[in-house]
Amino acid sequence: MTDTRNPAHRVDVTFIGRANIDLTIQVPHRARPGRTAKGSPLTVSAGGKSLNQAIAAARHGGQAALIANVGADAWGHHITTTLSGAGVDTRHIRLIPGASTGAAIIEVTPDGESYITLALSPATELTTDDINHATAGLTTQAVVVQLDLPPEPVTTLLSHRRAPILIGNLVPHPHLDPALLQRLDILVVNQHEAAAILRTTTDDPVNAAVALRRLGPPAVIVTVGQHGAAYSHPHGTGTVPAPTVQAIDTTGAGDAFLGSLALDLARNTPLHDAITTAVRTGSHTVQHISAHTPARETS
Ligand SMILES: OC[C@H]1O[C@H](O)[C@H](O)[C@@H]1O
Repeated sequence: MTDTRNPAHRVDVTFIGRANIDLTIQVPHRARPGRTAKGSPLTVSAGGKSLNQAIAAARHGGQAALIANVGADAWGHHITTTLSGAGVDTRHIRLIPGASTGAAIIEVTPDGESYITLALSPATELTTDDINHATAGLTTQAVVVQLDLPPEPVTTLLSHRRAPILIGNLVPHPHLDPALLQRLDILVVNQHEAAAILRTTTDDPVNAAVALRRLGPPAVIVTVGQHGAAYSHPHGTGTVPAPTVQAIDTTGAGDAFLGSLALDLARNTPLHDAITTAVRTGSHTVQHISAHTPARETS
C-alpha cells in the first residue's frame, strides 16, 4: 500500500512487529474451571502491540510506519483500514494470501486488568526478507522492534543500524541472544518481563532497570502500570510516578507509553521529559475502553 502524502518515505518512527485482531469482552470475573461466565458483547478491533504503538505515535501528531504481516482476509483488510484511518504509513503491511490474520482473546475485569491470549498464525510472522525489503531506503529517526519476533529477523534487524535511535520492546523470548541487547539504545520492558530476563523476582523496578543495563542497553525503562515507570540511563536513575486515575481497561497502556516515548525521542525530546509524557499517555489510555490511545491531551 502506498502513502501518497509522504512520497519521500521519511517517517519519525518505524514500528516493527505484529498486528492482529483483538476480540475483547468485559467480564465481571474470569470463568472458574468447569464453569461458564457471561460477559459483555464482543468487541472486534485492530490490535497487536506494534499496531497500538504506531497508532499512539500517529495520534500524537507523528509520522509513523508499521512493518507487519497479516492475512489477506477480512481481518487483515480491517487492520489496514484502521491504520490508514489513523494516519499510519501502511506500505509495509504485507497481506499474505491464504494466511489467517492472528487474534488476541482479551478479557477485561472490572478493575481494568486485561487477560490476553494470542492465537497467531506462523504464516504471518515477519521474515528476514520482509525486514530487509521494508527497511531498504527507509529514512526514519527511530525504530521500535518487538523482540519476541522469530530470532532470525530480529538478529538481522539488530545487526545493521537502521535508525539513529533503536528501541527494543521485550516480551521474553527463549531464543533471544542476550548479546543482541547490547545493540539497543533503549530497552523498554514491564516488570514481569524484566523479572523474566533477569531470572529473578524483584519488587524494585529501579533495581531491575539498573540490573538490565548491565546486560548492555545504555538506557532501560521498566514500566510499572499504575505506578508509572522506573529508568536507568547514563545521566540518572529514578522513577516517574503516574497520576492517580480510574482504570477501565489497561489493554495497550504499555503500547501507548512506547508510541509516545518513541515519537518524542525521535523529535529530540530529552529522555526524562519523554518518559514523563509517556507515563501520562499510558494513564490517559487506561481511562478508555480500547487498546488505542486517544489523541494527546493538550493540558
Ligand atoms: O498490548 C496489548 C496488545 O497485546 C496483544 O498483542 C493484543 O493484541 C493487544 O492489542
